[in-house]
Amino acid sequence: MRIVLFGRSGQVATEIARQAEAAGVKLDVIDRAVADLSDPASVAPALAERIAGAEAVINATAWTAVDAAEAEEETARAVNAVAPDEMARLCAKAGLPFLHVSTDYVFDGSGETARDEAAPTAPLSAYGRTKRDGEEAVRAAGGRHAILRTSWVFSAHGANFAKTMLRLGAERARLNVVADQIGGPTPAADIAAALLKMARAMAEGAPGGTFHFAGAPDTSWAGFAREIMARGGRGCEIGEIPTADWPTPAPRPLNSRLDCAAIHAAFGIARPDWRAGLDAVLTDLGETA
Ligand SMILES: NC(=O)C1=CN([C@@H]2O[C@H](COP(=O)(O)OP(=O)(O)OC[C@H]3O[C@@H](n4cnc5c(N)ncnc54)[C@H](OP(=O)(O)O)[C@@H]3O)[C@@H](O)[C@H]2O)C=CC1
Ligand SMILES: Cc1cn([C@H]2C[C@H](O)[C@@H](COP(=O)(O)OP(=O)(O)O[C@H]3O[C@@H](C)C(=O)[C@@H](O)[C@H]3O)O2)c(=O)[nH]c1=O
Repeated sequence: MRIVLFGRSGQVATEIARQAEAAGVKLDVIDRAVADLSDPASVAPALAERIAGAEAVINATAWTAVDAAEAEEETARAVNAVAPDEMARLCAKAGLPFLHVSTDYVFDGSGETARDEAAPTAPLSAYGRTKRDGEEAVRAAGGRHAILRTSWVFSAHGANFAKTMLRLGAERARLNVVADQIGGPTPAADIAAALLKMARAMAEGAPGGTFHFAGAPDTSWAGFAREIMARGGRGCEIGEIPTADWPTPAPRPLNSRLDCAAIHAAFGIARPDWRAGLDAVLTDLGETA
């Protein structure tokens, strides 16, 4: 099957490209050089050239700089909400399934239980607001769509918490990391596999919707950091601190637990163990896992 993919060098986009051939998928990639999504008007001409013969469109792009979005919310909104709105409308018009990725940061993080897809959104940050707006635009476009909400993505590519920890862990004997934000670290490779499976199923007629997908088991950033240090062979000790001791421009949700039952019921996709994903990333980076 042929899929149009927005995004080339991001974590999820890179993993989709790595897996496409083995999944029997021919990709037609629209990268920043073809369509700079800070100008959402660039979406229509790029998609028009590639939509004939495609069976699904996946959007793996986003403004993901959470703190920087506080000062640049309008540009973040263009990329995270207005451009996906354009994509979703064009897909609806063409009758193509549109798969879009979203985040735990659409929630306010209150409570201590896992949220399901029906839980109300209440983002705390500019990034979260723009991602929430993107979700709502995709639903409002009225076409067949899937919104995959995931969390704490890591891979061997681009910038992510795991790579930051490996770098700092090689330089420092001790690091303080927040221990009161809880969520599921998610390997980008597993998100890519989920999206490709969902795209195929939807191209064959499966219904879409909004789905949660996060790695298991839930942990804190400190717990994740400790596992990164151990598996990555870093002797760095992790001190546990509360969020209040790590001030950032954008507030983060404390409870990012996602209930992932619906995606399992609809597509047979189970939560991956992020510790196995971490070993694979270490191997990818040329480190011993
Ligand atoms: N990272 C995370 O922890 C999480 C991510 N998500 C969601 O998962 C999805 C994928 O994220 P991830 O792979 O980590 O993202 P990355 O930050 O690794 O990559 C972002 C991608 O978006 C592209 N992009 C950003 N701005 C523009 C622009 N103006 N025009 C064109 N392309 C642009 C980038 O292109 P370029 O390489 O040219 O900059 C890159 O391909 C996103 O929807 C994100 O919101 C959800 C939860 C957690
Ligand atoms: C580097 C570092 C971070 N932290 C804290 C800050 C923050 O609360 C937490 C995670 O830090 P980061 O800034 O790397 O993570 P952040 O950019 O907030 O990650 C988020 O990205 C977006 C795109 C998402 O959609 C989310 O799911 C989530 O993955 O760890 C420490 O406590 N100590 C440290 O040494």
